Amino acid sequence: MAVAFQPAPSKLRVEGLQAWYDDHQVLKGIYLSIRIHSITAVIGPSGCGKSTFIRCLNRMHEVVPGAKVSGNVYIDGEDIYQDLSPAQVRRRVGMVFQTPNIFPTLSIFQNVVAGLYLNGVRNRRLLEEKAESCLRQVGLWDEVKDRLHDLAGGLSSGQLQRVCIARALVVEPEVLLMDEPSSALDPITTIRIEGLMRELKEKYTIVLVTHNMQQAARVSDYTAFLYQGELIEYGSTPEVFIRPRDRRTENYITGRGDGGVP
Ligand SMILES: Nc1ncnc2c1ncn2[C@@H]1O[C@H](COP(=O)(O)OP(=O)(O)OP(=O)(O)O)[C@@H](O)[C@H]1O
Repeated sequence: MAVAFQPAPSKLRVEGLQAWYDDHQVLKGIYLSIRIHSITAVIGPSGCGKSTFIRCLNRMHEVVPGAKVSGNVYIDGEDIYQDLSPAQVRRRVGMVFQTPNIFPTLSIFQNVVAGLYLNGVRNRRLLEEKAESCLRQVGLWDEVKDRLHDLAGGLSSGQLQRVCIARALVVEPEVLLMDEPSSALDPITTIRIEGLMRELKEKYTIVLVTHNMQQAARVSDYTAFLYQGELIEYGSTPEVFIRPRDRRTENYITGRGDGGVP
């Protein structure tokens, strides 16, 4: 007997999200549910608003001078703009950027536990346990356990990105936003980071911005296609890649232009 496809429950719910930089409206009313314990890829041509979109999911957009946001984003039913402070949101919704943004003058250990340290945790044993557990989660423990107190700057770019992921995990977020986390990495390291994302989704909910269509198809469960600040299509990744409903999605994923209908 065929089993009907059941989407997972939502972790984040986005309703009527609009965003601006001064007078420039970048997001034009997005409605979307991000499913729990899944990877949602956000794809679309350069400048369509992907980074702005995910930055609205942890209240990073409002940090930019002149930036505005309206609409609602709920995490487990709580409105991140009405019910929670930016600090509470960012603890629950972590972020990893395209370029590993380590603190070069801090050690590997200090980089990983920075989020806890900044929140006042000073218990050395606890910090050491957390660092080990997060470095194990990102598959880096064996590579760095003998040089935890060396400067992080000496690591390879793939290792640095995994340090950044470990640093995001140390505060035990529920959602991980990843903005092109492997675009600066070589193909083998990229595959490794993708494997890591698959492992992490068992525990976290992941939203991944990527320009790489193969990556979106390989790693994500759901795909959202943005075009000029609008959500054009959203569905399970096989659905979006094999049977896109909109010509603009089809044009974009097949590489026939930026998604605009010729
Ligand atoms: N800090 C900023 N100040 C002013 N405008 C901005 C700022 N950041 C982004 N924008 C503008 O907002 C629009 C959307 O940018 P955003 O970075 O969200 O798009 P994107 O889809 O992530 O692009 P890319 O794929 O090139 O990274 C673009 O027109 C961009 O120029």
